[in-house]
Amino acid sequence: MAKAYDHLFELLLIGDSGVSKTCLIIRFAEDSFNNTYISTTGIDFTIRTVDVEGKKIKLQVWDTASQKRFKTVTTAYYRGAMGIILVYDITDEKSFENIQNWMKSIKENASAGVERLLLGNKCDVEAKRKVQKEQAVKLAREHGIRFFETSAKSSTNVDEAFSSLAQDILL
Ligand SMILES: Nc1nc2c(ncn2[C@@H]2O[C@H](COP(=O)(O)OP(=O)(O)OP(=O)(O)O)[C@@H](O)[C@H]2O)c(=O)[nH]1
Repeated sequence: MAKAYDHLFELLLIGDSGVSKTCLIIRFAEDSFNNTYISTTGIDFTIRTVDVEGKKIKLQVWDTASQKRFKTVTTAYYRGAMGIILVYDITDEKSFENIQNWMKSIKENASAGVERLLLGNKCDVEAKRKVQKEQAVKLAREHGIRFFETSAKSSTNVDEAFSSLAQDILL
C-alpha cells in the first residue's frame, strides 16, 4: 500500500499564556485526520496532513499546554521539534515584548537548524490593537524569519502560516 505521507514534521507552538496557542491548533485541525490528547503527560498534539510542493506532509503539532512562561520551557520540550511557531497577541504588548525572551529560549534549548515562524494572532480585533504590524515585520526581519498576522477566530492566515512553515522545513 502507498505510504500515506512523504514526510513527518514535528512542530511546536510557544508564546505567552492566552495568546491563543490552543485555539490556533484547534482551528488548524478542523479538517484533521487525527486528534490526540495524551492525558497522562498533559501534552496536547494534533495531526494534519497538508500538501506542499506536491508532497504529502504530515504535521504533528504540539501545544505547550502546561508551559506558561519561557523560563519553564526547557531543552526536553524543544527536542524533536523541526519547526517552532512563536505566537503573540496583537492586543497584548507584553506578549510581543516577550517574543525576544522566547527567541532566546529557542536559541539556548532547541536544535540549531530549527525553522521558526512568528505569528501575531487575534488580528480580528483591530480596535484593540497594541502592536503595530511594522514592529513585528522589523523583528521578524532581524531574526530572518517569516511573519503572519493571524486569527484563530476568523481563520485568517492560519492554514497559510502552517503550510509556509512546512515549506521552509521541506526546502
Ligand atoms: N478575538 C480573538 N480571540 C481569540 C483568538 N484566539 C483565541 N482567542 C481567545 O483568547 C483566549 C486564549 O486562547 P487560548 O487558545 O486558550 O490561549 P493559549 O495561548 O493556549 O493559552 P494557555 O493555554 O494559557 O497557554 C481565549 O479566551 C480565546 O477565546 C482570536 O483569533 N481572536
